[in-house]
Amino acid sequence: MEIMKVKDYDEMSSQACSFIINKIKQVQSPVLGLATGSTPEGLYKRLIEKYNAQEVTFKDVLTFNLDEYVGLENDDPNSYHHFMNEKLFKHIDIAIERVHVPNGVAENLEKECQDYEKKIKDAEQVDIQVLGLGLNGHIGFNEPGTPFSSRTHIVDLDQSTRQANARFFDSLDDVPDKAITMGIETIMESKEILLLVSGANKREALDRLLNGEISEDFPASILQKHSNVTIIADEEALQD
Ligand SMILES: N[C@@H]1[C@@H](O)[C@H](O)[C@@H](COP(=O)(O)O)O[C@@H]1O
Repeated sequence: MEIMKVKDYDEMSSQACSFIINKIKQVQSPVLGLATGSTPEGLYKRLIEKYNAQEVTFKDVLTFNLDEYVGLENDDPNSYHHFMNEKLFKHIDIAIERVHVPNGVAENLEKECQDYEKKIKDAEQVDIQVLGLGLNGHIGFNEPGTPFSSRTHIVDLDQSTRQANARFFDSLDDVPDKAITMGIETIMESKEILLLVSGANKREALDRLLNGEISEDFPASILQKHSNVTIIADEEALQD
């Protein structure tokens, strides 16, 4: 794992932006795995700036998002569909048929998971997967205890995850208790992983990821086994 220590959230976001833009320029039809949450927002903001400055085009890019809440319509302000449209997609030149976010209101959720896997397989491989880090070590919405062999599936969200994400909702009761997420094996099949970590509240989780044992009790620990991971972490998140 390559660890890049940066000063703060802003520097993390601009380093991540350069990283992604380099990848887009290197690869002919780049496949990006994207994440939601507060962590990658700065990255998306900078990508939009670079697009506006005509330094990058997204017309050949294909994207797959990690996860989506079950039961939220695509236009619900708290759905990850809405998040991605507002924070990135609607501001850049990516064709809507080239972006993929799991459908949390599909009639048949099991089939949606299988179809999502198939779409990723048809794209061959994710070139670079952006990840954030959950306080309990979740990646995507793979909560502690999720088998490392998991593929895209439906999860019951931990109470702690619902609490952590309640800040986006009117109340804790409004936070869905289920989600669709790419599985851990699905994530591990990406050619390259870019993990972004910022803030003192993530320090313990990052320390466990880097120095703890590899265990399904802490899903992000599996990243120790991936051959091409870059972690961009700020000073507050990364202990000396
Ligand atoms: N499902 C998302 C994850 O993809 C995200 O990486 C993580 C951290 O979120 P944040 O970046 O807001 O701290 O939790 C959320 O629940």
